[in-house]
Amino acid sequence: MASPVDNLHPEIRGIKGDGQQAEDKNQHVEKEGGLSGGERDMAPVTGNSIHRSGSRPLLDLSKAAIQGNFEERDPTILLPNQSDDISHLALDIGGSLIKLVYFSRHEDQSVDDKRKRSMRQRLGFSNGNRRSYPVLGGRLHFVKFETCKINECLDFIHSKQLHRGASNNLPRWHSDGPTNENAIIKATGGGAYKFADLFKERLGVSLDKEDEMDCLVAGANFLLKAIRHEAFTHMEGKKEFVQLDHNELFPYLLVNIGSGVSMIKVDGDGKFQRVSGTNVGGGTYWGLGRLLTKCNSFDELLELTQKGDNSTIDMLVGDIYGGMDYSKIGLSASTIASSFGKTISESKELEDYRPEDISLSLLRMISYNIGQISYLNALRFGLKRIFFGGFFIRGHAYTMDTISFAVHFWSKGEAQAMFLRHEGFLGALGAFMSYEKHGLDYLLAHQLVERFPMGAPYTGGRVHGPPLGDLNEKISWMEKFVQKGTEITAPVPMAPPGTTGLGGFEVPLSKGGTLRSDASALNVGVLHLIPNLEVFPLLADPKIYEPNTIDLSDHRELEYWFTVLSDHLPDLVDKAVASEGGTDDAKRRGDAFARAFSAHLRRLMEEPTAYGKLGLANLLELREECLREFQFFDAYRSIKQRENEASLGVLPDLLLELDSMNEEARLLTLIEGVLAANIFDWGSRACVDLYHKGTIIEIYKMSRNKMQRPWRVDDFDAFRERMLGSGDKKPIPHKRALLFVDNSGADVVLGMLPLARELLRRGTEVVLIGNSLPAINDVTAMELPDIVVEAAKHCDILRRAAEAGGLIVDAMVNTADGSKERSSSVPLMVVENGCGSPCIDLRQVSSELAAAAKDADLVILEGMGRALHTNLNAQFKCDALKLAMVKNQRLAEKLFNGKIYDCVCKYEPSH
Ligand SMILES: CC(C)(COP(=O)(O)O)[C@@H](O)C(=O)NCCC(=O)O
Ligand SMILES: [Mn+2]
Repeated sequence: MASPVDNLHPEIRGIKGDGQQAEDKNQHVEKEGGLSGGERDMAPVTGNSIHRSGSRPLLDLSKAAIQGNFEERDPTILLPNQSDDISHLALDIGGSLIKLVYFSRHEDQSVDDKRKRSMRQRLGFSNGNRRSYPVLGGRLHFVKFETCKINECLDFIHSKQLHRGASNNLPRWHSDGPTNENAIIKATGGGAYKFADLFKERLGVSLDKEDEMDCLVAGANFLLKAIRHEAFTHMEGKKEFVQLDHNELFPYLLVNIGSGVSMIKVDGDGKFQRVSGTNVGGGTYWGLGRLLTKCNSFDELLELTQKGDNSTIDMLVGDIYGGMDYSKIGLSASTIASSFGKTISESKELEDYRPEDISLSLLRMISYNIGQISYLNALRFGLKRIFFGGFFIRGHAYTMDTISFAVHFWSKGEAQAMFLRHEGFLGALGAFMSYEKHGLDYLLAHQLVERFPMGAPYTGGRVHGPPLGDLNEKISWMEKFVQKGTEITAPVPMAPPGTTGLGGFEVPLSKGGTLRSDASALNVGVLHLIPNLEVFPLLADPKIYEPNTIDLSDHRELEYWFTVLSDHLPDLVDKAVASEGGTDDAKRRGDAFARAFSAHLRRLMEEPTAYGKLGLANLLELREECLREFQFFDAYRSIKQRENEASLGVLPDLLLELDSMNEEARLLTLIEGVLAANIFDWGSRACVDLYHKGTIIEIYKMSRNKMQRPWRVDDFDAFRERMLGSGDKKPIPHKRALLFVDNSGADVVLGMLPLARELLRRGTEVVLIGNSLPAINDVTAMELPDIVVEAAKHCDILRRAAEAGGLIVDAMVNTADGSKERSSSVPLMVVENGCGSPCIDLRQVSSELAAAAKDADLVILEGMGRALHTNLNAQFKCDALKLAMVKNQRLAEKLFNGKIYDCVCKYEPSH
């Protein structure tokens, strides 16, 4: 059917052009016999192309209007009659688990204030580089239920109203109206057929069945392209995330291990071929295992392996060679020569063998076999990368190690076995992707942020009851556990590292009682889709950029930071509760926050890679996110206000003092001032102890008096030369400087603002970059304009620049043609950075900041979080100055062989 949407540019339509669709037709060829993988894989696949079902919702373009400036290149088009209805629920209903992927609309809470509007005009962008349509901000949730508890799943869908208005054009997020008669939910897996009537009966929705193989591939492609720490290797108990180059992703082999196994050669989006399979898969393990061990569930069987010793069952190379390796062909004594082979030479009965050993032998036999066949197929097509997914794997260390060993051994290290964090959700995600209007396929890694809320029952995808909906439920859940004296362990699994031993075939080293998990749990969080995040354009090479300086894969380092953060917790809770008026409700939330954050810490201590690659920045951000989850939005608000006021009180004297100096002395005093004032950091234990010893101004003065060069890292001379030149040579001032400011109070008022003033005085435009959300006592972009306005009362340079930058809007005079009369001064602007953490990952900054960066030739990063924990080693395309006081003894030792309160002034000119 022709529709107005067909005339739109594909980007605006948010759907693929027809040519693209034709190209995307799936090549779906059954080449080999045998039973295939996936829970529905038992039936052979036909050789025909399979088309996605064509339920394409149309855009309602009536009353469409361009928002804002008509002359912009990519203006925002408002579609007032178009609902925000990204189709928002998809299911994969398998034999044992139901996987749900659903989207929740993220209300845009950002304030469109005067600052933002004037900044957009000044920086020449409306919505950043954000596409007008189709991607909306929101969250992608991953939830699962046991299929035998399908009623819980239906209740959950109903309670969240996820089925309402599916595939119609009604706004669904707040809908209280009746369920749409024609509502359709995309679903894959055998249960999409089996339970279709139940869904119709209970929820009034039809299930639109999507091909399982299509879904697996679409899900895998999306994850591999869009999620940074999705794929990992697992060898000898060690998990390592793999950075994939999107341009070199294809072709790869996708091995889906369900009841049977499918091997799919993936050549692109929607381009794949099922090249092989094996009937020896998860069903075989579970079926044989059940018969041989009398276990009642798959997870029980898997759990047995934890205490198993396969050498009592398997014939090892050493058994044949009298304990020796067969080194000539590269086989160690512990390599399995024949699975279950030892049992033939012993006159024992089944009862004489331990179920634990049987389960482990079986698991290794099947995993090894799959690994080997996979490699042979990869070899057939010259593929180097093999991704394994499917319900059989379940993040289980033995399974992954065994598969990896087989691939590594037979390929002599040429091919790589990789696993996916969301492996259990490939099908559901693929079904979700098959709604053709969400535009998710266009999202890139930097527009996705994964968070791990403490929605306990579904954190990590663990199945134990319906996920918790609201805050109150969450708090009650925590309280319940405390009453019962049960420790809340953040709910995800994993055997401890190093359990499988060399080559995956030794007796497990750890005999830990249980497989610390329901073995089917998955380490997945909630995926926040934030379309207006961008990679910071001044990064020298985003591909090699690594924000974290400290590597937390060193366990001692991890332990240290965990202890620090745990020690901080009581004080933080006090501050948070006080910031909310100290009410009973605040205390209850405070308690719950502490428990939730401790649970996360314990979980990560147990398995540091549980939430993806872990750096210190992630831990510090997790703490802020956890506070927000329990509705503490600005724990240090009053402290920040108090310190701002006190510092603004002494600013005039400082400015007078500075103005009495010559250029050179002034520049040094300014840098000293920034370093000295960076001591006001409520995130540092040592500093907080200091604050009891004097007033803000006393501490500031003491800190300034102690500033003695050379600093621990001291590139001041090089910076001075760039700024002031040497001899008669006067350098060209920087055009625009980006100042990543840190803390409120003295830090920004007495440190960074005077430095900004100096740059302005020299004709450099200044952009102050503050956090989008509060983090400890960091100053936010929202708070900065008021601080600047107050400071400007004492300083003409700041006032004129603030006026020119639109920060003092009322002072600007409207001229006859409606445009603002600008003062001749260079502007001072304020921009938000897109994050709410004491650190910053420059791969994900606000589009506002990315736009401001375009004309910048100087970046100044201030503070431990932004210049030391992250970005100390970051390289920029322009000049960069990193300024910080090291307020932690261990960090000072580790990074600079120094001591607490050392200062860092690292200047790196552009190359
Ligand atoms: C949280 C912080 C990164 C903030 O430092 P800032 O960026 O404000 O200089 C820092 O205070 C920190 O690393 N604190 C934890 C360690 C400690 O208490 O020493
Ligand atoms: Mn800070």
